[in-house]
Amino acid sequence: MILSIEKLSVRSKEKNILDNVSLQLEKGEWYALVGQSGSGKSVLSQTIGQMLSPNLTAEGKINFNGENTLSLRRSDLKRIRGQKIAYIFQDYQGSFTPFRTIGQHFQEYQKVHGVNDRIVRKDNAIQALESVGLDEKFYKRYPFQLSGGQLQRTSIALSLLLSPELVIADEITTALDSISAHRILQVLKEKQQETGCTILFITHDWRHVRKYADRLAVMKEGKIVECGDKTKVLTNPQHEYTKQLIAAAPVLKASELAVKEGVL
Ligand SMILES: Nc1ncnc2c1ncn2[C@@H]1O[C@H](COP(=O)(O)OP(=O)(O)OP(=O)(O)O)[C@@H](O)[C@H]1O
Repeated sequence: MILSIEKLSVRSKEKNILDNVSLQLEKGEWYALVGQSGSGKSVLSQTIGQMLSPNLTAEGKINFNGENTLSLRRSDLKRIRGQKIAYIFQDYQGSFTPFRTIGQHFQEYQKVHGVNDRIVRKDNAIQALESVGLDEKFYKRYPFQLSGGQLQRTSIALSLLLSPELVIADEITTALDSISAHRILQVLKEKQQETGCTILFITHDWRHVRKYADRLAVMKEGKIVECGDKTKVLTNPQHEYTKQLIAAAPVLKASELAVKEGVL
């Protein structure tokens, strides 16, 4: 097991946002976290890397490779973030500074994490860009000269550059058309197979859950209401809320899935 979240609660002054959440991720799996807007998925993902807003407080344990990330000091967090746990966000445009080239972003990211040789940093960057299907010329481009899909590929390359063990992908395809979204997830899948990293995949899209996830958890109002093996949950959901969510996803009727998976 790479990540074990135990009895995690997150509160603001006004309300409980996460309520006694427990979740375990196995090494190398693709774990989907599904739930309606506002159910607490992003807050959960931010808590893992201690990235919560200062007005929120967390209680419980988040065991990542034997360390409780909730009690890590700033210097330990620096060691873990990027190198062990990486984030890819929905708002990839916000992850890039407009008047700095893609190359400068790669240079800076590695410098912060202790890669001291500029030439090595450039070689790493070009290799990483190529690994997500972007050639050397993108190194000198500015973010606004890339399409949405190309920029999201770049943010995947950047996030995976230091070979993190856990990648938290928070609605990374929401801003993309469906073909670009599919390409992005294929890239992520290939990178996962290549590096063996674990993926916590936050999404609204049940098609992506069906295609990529190994296991999943369903969140409602800050609680996990159901979790388990993907095929099992999709073909035989136990909780009323899961049934409603699946029924509301037009392309994914349980019976169709069962036929496709050979269950029926
Ligand atoms: N810093 C904050 N202070 C107070 N409330 C917050 C804060 N951040 C998030 N919340 C609240 O916590 C709840 C869960 O938010 P969160 O962003 O985790 O939902 P989500 O499931 O990721 O939604 P979406 O799918 O729309 O991204 C929401 O009601 C949100 O308004």
